[in-house]
Amino acid sequence: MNDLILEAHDLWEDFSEKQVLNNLNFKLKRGTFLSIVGENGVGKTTLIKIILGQLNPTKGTIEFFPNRKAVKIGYVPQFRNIGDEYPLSAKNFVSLNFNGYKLPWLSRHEKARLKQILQQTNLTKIENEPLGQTSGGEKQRAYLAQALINQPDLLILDESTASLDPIAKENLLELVKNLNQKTGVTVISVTHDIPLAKQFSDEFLLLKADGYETGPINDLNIYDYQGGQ
Ligand SMILES: Nc1ncnc2c1ncn2[C@@H]1O[C@H](COP(=O)(O)OP(=O)(O)OP(=O)(O)O)[C@@H](O)[C@H]1O
Repeated sequence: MNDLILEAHDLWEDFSEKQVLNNLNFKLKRGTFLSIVGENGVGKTTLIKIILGQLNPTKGTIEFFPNRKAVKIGYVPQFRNIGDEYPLSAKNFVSLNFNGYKLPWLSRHEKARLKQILQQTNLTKIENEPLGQTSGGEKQRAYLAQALINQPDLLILDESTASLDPIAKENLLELVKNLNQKTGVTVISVTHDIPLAKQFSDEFLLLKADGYETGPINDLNIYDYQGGQ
């Protein structure tokens, strides 16, 4: 049985002013926690957009196993502060990712899943509080719970811990790592935080202006990486 979830074949992305991805090849096994690292502007978000199907590569393909339709993807964006006045409760915010907003008309199955994911992301205590009144770490956990509610096969974190304080950053990644180990969800995390990538990932993909490196996280040489924190 093929235990890959995706494979990039000879990927190139040329924008008019700039070549960003340059013959990129890598394989991602199911259940792996992969960190994508590299300096500003090397093409990390571009690669994520290609994986999400929002952008076509200039050349090459991303192959999904068994096929693209069968791989459910959850996406956690970079921290975007939700204003103090945001009225939706944490619970209702998380449930938005069920086919549209329909609380209190969730099915029994959906209610059970909502309860489970709120527990797994430590949100149960604040589930009825307006999200606007919660801390940055809690808001980001709510985005994580929203991305996980439909039980994706692949979870993508796009600089999701940027702007959180060091403790909230570590807590969020620890939570993701626990879910990765417990449920087998494959994780791709785009980050500039090399110490945290080293602490929680299995593998790395380092994008560079003139190519890339990939391998087990212990082989990531911090001196190869010039990015900021
Ligand atoms: N649609 C586009 N058209 C033209 N250039 C683009 C487009 N999208 C991205 N770029 C350029 O491609 C380069 C790579 O962008 P990308 O956002 O993928 O980098 P990144 O590695 O995610 O950077 P950062 O760490 O700053 O988030 C940048 O120079 C960006 O300006």
